Amino acid sequence: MDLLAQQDYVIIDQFFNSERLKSAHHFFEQKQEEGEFQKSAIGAAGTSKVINEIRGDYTYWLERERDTELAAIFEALDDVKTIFNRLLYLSLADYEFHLAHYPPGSFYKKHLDQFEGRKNRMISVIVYLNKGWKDGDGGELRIHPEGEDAIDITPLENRCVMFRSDTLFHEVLTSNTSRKSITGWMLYQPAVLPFLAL
Ligand SMILES: O=C(O)CCC(=O)C(=O)O
Ligand SMILES: [Fe+2]
Repeated sequence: MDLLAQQDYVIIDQFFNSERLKSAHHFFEQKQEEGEFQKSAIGAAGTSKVINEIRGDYTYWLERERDTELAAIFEALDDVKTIFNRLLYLSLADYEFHLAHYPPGSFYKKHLDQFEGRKNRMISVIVYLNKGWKDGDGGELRIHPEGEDAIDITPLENRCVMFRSDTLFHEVLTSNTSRKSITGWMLYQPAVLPFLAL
């Protein structure tokens, strides 16, 4: 929390315990097999062609009541929210998370996670699910801390990255392999309906 307050981002390895990690992998694979992922959208209205030039990931929005297999993960996210509220006095009300899959060749251009018309995202939280990630696989998260050189973060399995949604510009470099994560946002105000979330 101190680091996040000082530098706008923090990296935490070995984030989930083994039970949570296992259920995350299992659930991810299951939803992929069921074809439940959808092409991502972006904040501004645009044609799908425009969207493809900005981001190429596929997402599955999580819902606590429906996705009961992830109960332990929702509990961990509750803890994250509580800790933020206690230590950083953030008054977070809720969170919204999705599974994200970047097929080989996809990326997400430089952006902020907070944008006009959608100002309630406070903290971005990503946990990567990439087993055996190696040099050359690409797909780094490149963050651009203000006034500093960019930093490339490798999307290693069970690595969590948290950063301020309103100030930290970031991008996903082209992934040469299939890249998986659980990605979401701690919210200042309750989430809109998942199908409206961008
Ligand atoms: O997967 C990542 O490393 C970042 C994803 C991202 O920036 C987003 O979904 O807004
Ligand atoms: Fe982002």
